[in-house]
Amino acid sequence: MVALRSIFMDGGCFSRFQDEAKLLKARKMPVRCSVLSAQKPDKSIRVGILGASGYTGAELIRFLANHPYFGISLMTADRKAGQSIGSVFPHLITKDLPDLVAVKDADFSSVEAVFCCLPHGTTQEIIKGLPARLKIVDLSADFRLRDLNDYGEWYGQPHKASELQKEAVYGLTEIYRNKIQSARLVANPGCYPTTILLPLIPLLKANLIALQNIVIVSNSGVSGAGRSAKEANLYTEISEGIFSYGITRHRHVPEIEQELSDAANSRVTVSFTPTLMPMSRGMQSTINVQMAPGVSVKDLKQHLTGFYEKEEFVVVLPNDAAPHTKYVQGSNGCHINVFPDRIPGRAIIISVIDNLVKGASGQALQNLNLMMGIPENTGLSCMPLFP
Ligand SMILES: NC(=O)C1=CN([C@@H]2O[C@H](COP(=O)(O)OP(=O)(O)OC[C@H]3O[C@@H](n4cnc5c(N)ncnc54)[C@H](OP(=O)(O)O)[C@@H]3O)[C@@H](O)[C@H]2O)C=CC1
Ligand SMILES: CC(=O)N[C@@H](CCC(=O)OP(=O)(O)O)C(=O)O
Repeated sequence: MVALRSIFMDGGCFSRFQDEAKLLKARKMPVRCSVLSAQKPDKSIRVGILGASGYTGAELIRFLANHPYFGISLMTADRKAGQSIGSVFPHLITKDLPDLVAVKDADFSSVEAVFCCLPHGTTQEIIKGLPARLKIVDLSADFRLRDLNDYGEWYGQPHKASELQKEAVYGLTEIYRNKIQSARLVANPGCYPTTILLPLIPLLKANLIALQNIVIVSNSGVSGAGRSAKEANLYTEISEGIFSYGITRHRHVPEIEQELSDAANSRVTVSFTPTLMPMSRGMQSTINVQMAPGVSVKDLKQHLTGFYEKEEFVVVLPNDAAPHTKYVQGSNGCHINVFPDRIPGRAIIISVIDNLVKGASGQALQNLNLMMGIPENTGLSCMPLFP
């Protein structure tokens, strides 16, 4: 099976390697991998996944399986430490991967970078103990808020790694690409914030919408709560019904307001209501905004279309279709569209992502690609899963 897989990879990936080599040269980026001159993926950049037995960890394993340069040398778990990945995730049983170890037993000597897929609160202490040479993409919320008082207030505990926080770069790739390239520690955005910030940041930067009266209702698939959230995941309690939670106070509010206020260069506040949907994955945000005087829905759409024109993953739909979670499922895509509200002067923006991909592991890989000096779409150009 291993032999068959490598024959497939040799044939399927070679032309992409050549394209990537050209891209690297065109962008004057360092050519990191000997694979560029060879015919086989060499996976010479060794990476670790902390929290590989969770949903975002599993999603990273899926994407890294087809990544020509990144190979997995280390995977950790907590309750499942000591098990093989195939016993935790039977869909990965054929993968030749290291067994899961506890973080305290992990050997970091062979890895250059880690994805940290651990619960917030736990993550900061663990990252503090990692070798300083490691590049880190943290999927948790621990390094996203610059104001540590905000962290204490919204996460209910004092931050324990304030020095590291200063170093962290917020990893919304399309907006902070330049900073991410030279970062050592990237704070990957939350899934809700990703759907909200991608459309709103360009509009606020261009003064096209008002800073207040932004009303957001978001819908999330159940995998957003993680694999550990057993009770919330019970079929009997999730299927055939929907409910909102974190009403008036969800921990993503300070993250959203921090980034929107930066974009507007002034304080922005939002109304945000998340809702749990009876589906495994997918996320949709409906964002109702007040347009600036003299601005039309057409202006908003034109601006967003131009802003994301050259982006592979963020697509402003060219027609009047409502973005659908099914059309980005399993992919790193974000689909956005803009509609007129019946209330004059207001517009409705809808954006969708797969919470586990652009909302977590896909964006994390996009960021690590950049940090390692390779094309940011490497390993991520798969089509959505449909139907
Ligand atoms: N799910 C999503 O859509 C998104 C998640 N995120 C964030 O990414 C992170 C990972 O999420 P997700 O994969 O869904 O979570 P899961 O609950 O599915 O997985 C959590 C992982 O962390 C491990 N773990 C739990 N507690 C500890 C501990 N004390 N020490 C070491 N390891 C521990 C678990 O190991 P074990 O299973 O062995 O107990 C498991 O591998 C979280 O911070 C989450 O908020 C961000 C964006 C979207
Ligand atoms: C459905 C669900 O429970 N979603 C999670 C958010 C998803 C997520 O993982 O956010 P972080 O990256 O900030 O942890 C929640 O509402 O807390």
